[in-house]
Amino acid sequence: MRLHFYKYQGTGNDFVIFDNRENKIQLTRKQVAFLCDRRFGVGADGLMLLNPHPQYDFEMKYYNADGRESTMCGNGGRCLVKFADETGILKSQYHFIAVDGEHEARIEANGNVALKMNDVSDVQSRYNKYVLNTGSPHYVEIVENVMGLDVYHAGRAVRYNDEFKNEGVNVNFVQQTGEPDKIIVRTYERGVEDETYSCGTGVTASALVNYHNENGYNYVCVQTKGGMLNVEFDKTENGFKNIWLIGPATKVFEGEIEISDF
Ligand SMILES: N[C@@H](CCC[C@H](N)C(=O)O)C(=O)O
Repeated sequence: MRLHFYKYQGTGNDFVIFDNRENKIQLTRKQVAFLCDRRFGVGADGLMLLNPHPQYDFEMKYYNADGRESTMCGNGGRCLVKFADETGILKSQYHFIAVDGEHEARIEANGNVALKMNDVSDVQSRYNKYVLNTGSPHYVEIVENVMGLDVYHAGRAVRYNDEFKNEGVNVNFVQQTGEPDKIIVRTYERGVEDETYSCGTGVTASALVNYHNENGYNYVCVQTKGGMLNVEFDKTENGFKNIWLIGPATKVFEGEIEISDF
């Protein structure tokens, strides 16, 4: 089978995208893994199908690079909105459905995509370590020198420990910069099983645990290996609401690829 694909990236978190509005594309786990393979396929951290939906602008179906369908991808969602816009689904405000429920999104005047994330109420905190779900499960640890850290091995040690090994978890290491609204984040991603250049739900989780206004509006600039993201949210008594993940999302290239029936 020969398919037309699109490749997008959001702060270096990269994705293969298929326009599946005609609902004809169904991929096996091996086919997704092949397409995401950086040597034999297109190469990406994940793959998305833009599916039709009767009540929403589209449905987002997300797979990790290992070929498994997974939970929400924040950078993927932003890239899919940019793709929808560039494919002709033109809206001033997007409403789409993903595995974690409905999302609102908009494209800003500078081309950045703002994606509304689900409210978060349950944050488990253990001194400088936190566990929370921002659409995908995240572990967040505050460290002193994030750029000096071996994220692959440190992330793997957490992801495969007894607490997380079955379901898996994404592991974020966060350095506070001294300015309350700026942090640096590096992430080991479940399903990619490596460090990625950026993880949207991980950046969101990291920003939430670094809130600086006890009640009300917070704005956090997050430096990732692949660029800057912003997270805006309101801190409430029990958690966080009005959470927006904002940053660039860009088409890299498009092409055709032959996919075997495996
Ligand atoms: N890169 C993503 C997260 C993708 C899902 C994750 N790997 C998982 O399986 O939990 C993001 O930008 O949020």
